[in-house]
Amino acid sequence: MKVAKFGGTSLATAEQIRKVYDIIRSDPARKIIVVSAPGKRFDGDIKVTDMLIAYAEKYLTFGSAEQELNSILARYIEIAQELALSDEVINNLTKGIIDHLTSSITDRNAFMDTVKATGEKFSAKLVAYYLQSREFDAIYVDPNDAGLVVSNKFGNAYVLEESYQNLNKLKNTSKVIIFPGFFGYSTDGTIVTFPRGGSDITGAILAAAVNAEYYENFTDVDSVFAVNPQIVPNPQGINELTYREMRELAYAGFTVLNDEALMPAYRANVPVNVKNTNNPSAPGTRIVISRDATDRPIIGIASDSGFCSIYVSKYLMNREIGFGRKLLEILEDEGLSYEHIPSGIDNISVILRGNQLNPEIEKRVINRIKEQLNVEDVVIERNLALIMIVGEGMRSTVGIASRATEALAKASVNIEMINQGSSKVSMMFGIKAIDEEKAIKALYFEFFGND
Ligand SMILES: Nc1ncnc2c1ncn2[C@@H]1O[C@H](COP(=O)(O)OP(=O)(O)O)[C@@H](O)[C@H]1O
Ligand SMILES: N[C@@H](CC(=O)OP(=O)(O)O)C(=O)O
Repeated sequence: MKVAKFGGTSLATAEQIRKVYDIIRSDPARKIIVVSAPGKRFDGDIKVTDMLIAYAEKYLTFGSAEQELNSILARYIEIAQELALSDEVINNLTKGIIDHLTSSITDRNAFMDTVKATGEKFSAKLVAYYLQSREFDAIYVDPNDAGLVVSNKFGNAYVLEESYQNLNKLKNTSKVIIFPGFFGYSTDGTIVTFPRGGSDITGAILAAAVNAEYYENFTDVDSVFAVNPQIVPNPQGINELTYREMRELAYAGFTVLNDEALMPAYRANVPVNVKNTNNPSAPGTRIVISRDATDRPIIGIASDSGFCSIYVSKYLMNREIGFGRKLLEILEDEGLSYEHIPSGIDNISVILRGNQLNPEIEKRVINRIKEQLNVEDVVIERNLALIMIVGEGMRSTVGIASRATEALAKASVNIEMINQGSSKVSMMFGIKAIDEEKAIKALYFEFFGND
């Protein structure tokens, strides 16, 4: 049995959904299909999930958002009409969407998640209706009925262990199951969504639960590329990479797969295959436990911006027992999560996502660090980008760091910090966000330019 997840780009139009149907029909092993909400139809278009978020924000402020609601309905109605679904089916979908989007507001975050989940829920219903209209034996299955139980952290759910046993029962299905991605239900029956891009996580959970022979992740590119194709045109494709490599790259900016989707598949030893809905015969990229890294020490280069660093210096910090803990305790108190902590003898930097720090929190954090830790200096630097070069072969190859730093120097990129991951499959460079594109191009040319 295979679990196949189709991303928003594969469900954006009626034409795309017809391709999805052909792909499902072409392989009887594809028994569980996970779908996202309709995505972008063209460059500059808006994903349905983003339309839903805008709708919810306006509805929560003004009590109605008629125009936004109509635009969302129009996306589904247009697809359904082009797929020649009956008026009865279209009315059903429309009524269901309106009911969800105007449900009572008990809690703002709960309302937001119910609205966001509407995108996936009705995308899955639409696909199931279409398959049924083609006499295909398919059925919509709701995460609530299947037992996909998640934590109650709105917008940031994680799966609860009991889900795996519940979802295992789906493997006995005779029909093809169409399952909405991106959300589950908390133990009290409330809809809670995963982080953005979370339909990938739903697919991985289902693949692990039913012990699938493959988790296929269908998107709009022929493979995972060695670098973001929006930065370097026509980059090299990757045939095979390990879970560890993909997790690092996804975390660091390869948006093609959500980084949290790797762990469930890895734990259940289900290989992942990233494939293209627009070119399904291409082999795609396989994500596996191990690979031969001798001829390719570096597999990919990823980057992400929007980071900031809290630089703290104090003479003899190295001898002060508990300094790091006290510093992190202040961040914990303020509800801040951190990404990296490069440190020296008398100084330490904490790297965080900048959107967590509003001016009020920033001021409080600086004051608390100064007063409670008695330090000489605290400086917050914003607008940083982190670049990650990743590869299983890095451990056993001499000179990777020097090649990378030389390439960055030649491109006149100043390195603010360097961190070699403890896993030794990645090396991180902190630079000014303004240099991100220049740095990525320089590193890509250095490590892949001659291939
Ligand atoms: N290294 C990479 N390899 C492939 N695609 C990448 C990479 N980095 C970023 N992307 C982007 O990820 C996109 C696919 O992800 P996404 O837009 O979420 O698709 P879907 O809607 O199918 O989930 C690609 O179109 C590409 O622009
Ligand atoms: N629709 C959700 C979940 C998702 O995974 O979407 P996609 O498969 O289009 O990245 C989002 O936009 O975050």
